[in-house]
Amino acid sequence: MQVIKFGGTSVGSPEAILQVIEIVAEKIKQEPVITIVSAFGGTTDALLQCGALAAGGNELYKEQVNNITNRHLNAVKQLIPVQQQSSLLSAVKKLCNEVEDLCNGIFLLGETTARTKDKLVSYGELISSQIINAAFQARGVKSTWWDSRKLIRTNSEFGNAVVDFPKTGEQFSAARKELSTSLVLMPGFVASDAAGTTTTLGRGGSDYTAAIAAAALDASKLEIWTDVSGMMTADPRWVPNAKVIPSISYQEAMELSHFGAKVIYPPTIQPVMNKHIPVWIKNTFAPADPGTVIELDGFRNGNPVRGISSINNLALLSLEGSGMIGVPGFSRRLFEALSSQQINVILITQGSSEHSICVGVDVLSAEKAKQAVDAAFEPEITLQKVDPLIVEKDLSIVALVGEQMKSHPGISGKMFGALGRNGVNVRAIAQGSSERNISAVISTRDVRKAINLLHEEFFETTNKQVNLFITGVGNVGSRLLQQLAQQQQYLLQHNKLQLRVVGLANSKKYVISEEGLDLQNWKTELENGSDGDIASFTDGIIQRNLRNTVFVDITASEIVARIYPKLLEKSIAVVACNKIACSSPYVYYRELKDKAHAFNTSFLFETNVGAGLPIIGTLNDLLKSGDQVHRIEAVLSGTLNFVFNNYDGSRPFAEVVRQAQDEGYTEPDPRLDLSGTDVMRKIMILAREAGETIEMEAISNNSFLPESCMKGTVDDFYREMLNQEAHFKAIYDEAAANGNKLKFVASFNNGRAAVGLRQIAPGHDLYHLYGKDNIILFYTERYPEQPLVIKGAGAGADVTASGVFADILRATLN
Ligand SMILES: NC(=O)C1=CN([C@@H]2O[C@H](COP(=O)(O)OP(=O)(O)OC[C@H]3O[C@@H](n4cnc5c(N)ncnc54)[C@H](O)[C@@H]3O)[C@@H](O)[C@H]2O)C=CC1
Ligand SMILES: N[C@@H](CC=O)C(=O)O
Repeated sequence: MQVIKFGGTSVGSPEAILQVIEIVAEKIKQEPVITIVSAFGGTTDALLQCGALAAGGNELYKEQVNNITNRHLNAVKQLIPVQQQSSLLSAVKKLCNEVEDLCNGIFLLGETTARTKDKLVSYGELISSQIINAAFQARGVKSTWWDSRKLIRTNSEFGNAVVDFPKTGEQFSAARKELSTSLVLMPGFVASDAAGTTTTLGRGGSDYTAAIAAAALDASKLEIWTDVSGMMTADPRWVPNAKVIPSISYQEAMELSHFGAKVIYPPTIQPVMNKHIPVWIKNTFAPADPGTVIELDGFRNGNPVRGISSINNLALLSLEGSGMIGVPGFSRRLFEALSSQQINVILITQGSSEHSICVGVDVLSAEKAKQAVDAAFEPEITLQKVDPLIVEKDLSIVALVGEQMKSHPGISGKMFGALGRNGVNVRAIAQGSSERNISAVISTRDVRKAINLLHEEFFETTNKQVNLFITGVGNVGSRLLQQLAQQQQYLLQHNKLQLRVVGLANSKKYVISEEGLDLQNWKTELENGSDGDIASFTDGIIQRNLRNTVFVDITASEIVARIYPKLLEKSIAVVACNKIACSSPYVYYRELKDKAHAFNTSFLFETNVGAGLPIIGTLNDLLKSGDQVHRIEAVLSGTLNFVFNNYDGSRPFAEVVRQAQDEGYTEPDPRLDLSGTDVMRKIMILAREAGETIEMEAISNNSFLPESCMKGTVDDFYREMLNQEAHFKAIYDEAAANGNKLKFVASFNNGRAAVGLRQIAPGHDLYHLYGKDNIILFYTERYPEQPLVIKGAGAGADVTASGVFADILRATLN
């Protein structure tokens, strides 16, 4: 014999009921079936509303009763052939009249009791089960209707009655002896006390009815048919990647269902667990889906975490005080105060210092709890031995559940690491010695982010979602978007990385789409975006509070560079090819690095020096492995190298500079390159990375650019360079006459940095440096004579974009 239960949505319409009939008809070919049904979806609430309206003296209850009656009569008309309808129609009408009589009584009294409410709501299941029973019979399936009130005995705690299992067992055995059909229909949720008065088993109680029946009849299995395809690794409304759990233990299912996985009513597990009866969760609307089996020892798939769950609307109550240390009885008094007000404690934590006890309760009970606890500890509060109860709201619990977690060290480390890296502050932690559940109390605004993060962390088959906010879509920025678009699919397939551009901004507009922007169409999306500056964009980023967020600065803007601390403080990684932040006064550079460290996130700027060349990373690797930098010699300007490689006096110097700008090597303002400022910034950043507290003013610059070129606008700059052609030609001719090449060289030696134009003779390490290439020579403790050399294209949109891309990937691996 097997027991099958169908919930409210599974019997929510005549079409759904036909599906139920089809499923059960197949089952009874194998073995007898006890079918338990809920009320038609929404009926229990509608009945309660009738009672509430009537008790409040509102005659609208009559209309509501009418609606309920019509819904059920219509179901009869659709499910039963006309010639067989009349007796069922009158039976249903009679039950609906009883509902109306009951409501009339409530209306006259102007009040309702728990007992009356139980009677009222019981009609939902009583009527639905009789209609479905008749629908089977109308299709030639012989069936018996069992009245659950005559089988399940409870005490008289109306609304949430406690089952008398021995008596219930006896009543089921007696009914079984008389059973002559292979199908039984039973209403879920309802029962009766010793006096025969109707009771109910609590909301969701139809699951419980089914479990009680399965246990009483020693069923081979229990199936709970609902509108989802099983218990899932996380709530699919929050986590689109959530997966059905094929097999789970009773204990794990209880933990998960307690924590909001509403697929099964928690008390359901106990009776079947005691008898080792497997429970299947199946989907009425997708019967072929395998579903979840809950059994003694859930199948082990190697993942110690079975699911992730959450509880919202939590308040944290903290009782603190020096008077509590070492004094027995404080916790007893705290819990007595809470229980005297029927306040359910959801979570408890106490540090070994015994200086505070912290409990989590439903937020609706928080004020009541405060009054009760403050009253209970009034003497100690007056003597300042204990503080008045601290109540914090807007909190939630996220929990990892898994039977196998106990034999796996490192799970909580992984859990809290993932939360910490994403700026999710953990307010309290609870883990029982069973290690089946690790709970963290966090702010409710972080719940969605936290559940998704944990899901990515523990269900490795899912992809890691990375959310990019990019500001600056010029030369380099637009190339980065192209590279991202090209690579998205590859990263998803090969690295399980779902890299999405969620926000884009230029200096006037921004667009944010949580679903990710269409990278083939980003220009239009940005044009149609909102008006706003970097401040609005940043607010939008922080407010979205998405997991694995990376902010990418591809501007040359000081205002943007000033925004980083605000983002880092939210554990949002910052990737910058904008050099302004790192070449600002040292304190700001330091602040950013420290903030990134303190908030467990990344601040990466590899492209600040040498564009896509791995210069800063290599320097850091040298230092981390214990090497020391003695000297750096480098050509760090792609623009200047290009200009001096291409200028020979045959065409104006200004024209060659223009070409460098057109080819995308210069800064947005090319005067920064020509004046040597860009190179000063770069050598300073390297010196700082090497541990030097150095400022721009300390760097000497042997500039070749006449001061007159730096006056006025960029157009004036180009004009003045034409005027100064003879100056540039003279510099070139002198070097050529010596057989040398011109290179703008940066050096760092003994704590001093300098930049300037030098003639480089053939045979020198810097001589063979073509196009827009950069070269860098690190002389270190381990590379004292033959330097470590990095050489290659040091400017250009493509190489810079790819350096930014690499930093983004590094930030996601943090
Ligand atoms: N071109 C290269 O080879 C390299 C460039 N870089 C750096 O890359 C950055 C960008 O360079 P390009 O793309 O060539 O410049 P660009 O001028 O082509 O693009 C910069 C973009 O930033 C936008 N922008 C300016 N202020 C803004 C603000 N407040 N908010 C939002 N957007 C703003 C501008 O509208 C423009 O679209 C610069 O900081 C540069 O130093 C770094 C390494 C190499
Ligand atoms: N303008 C810069 C670009 C890279 O930082 C250069 O020319 O090197």
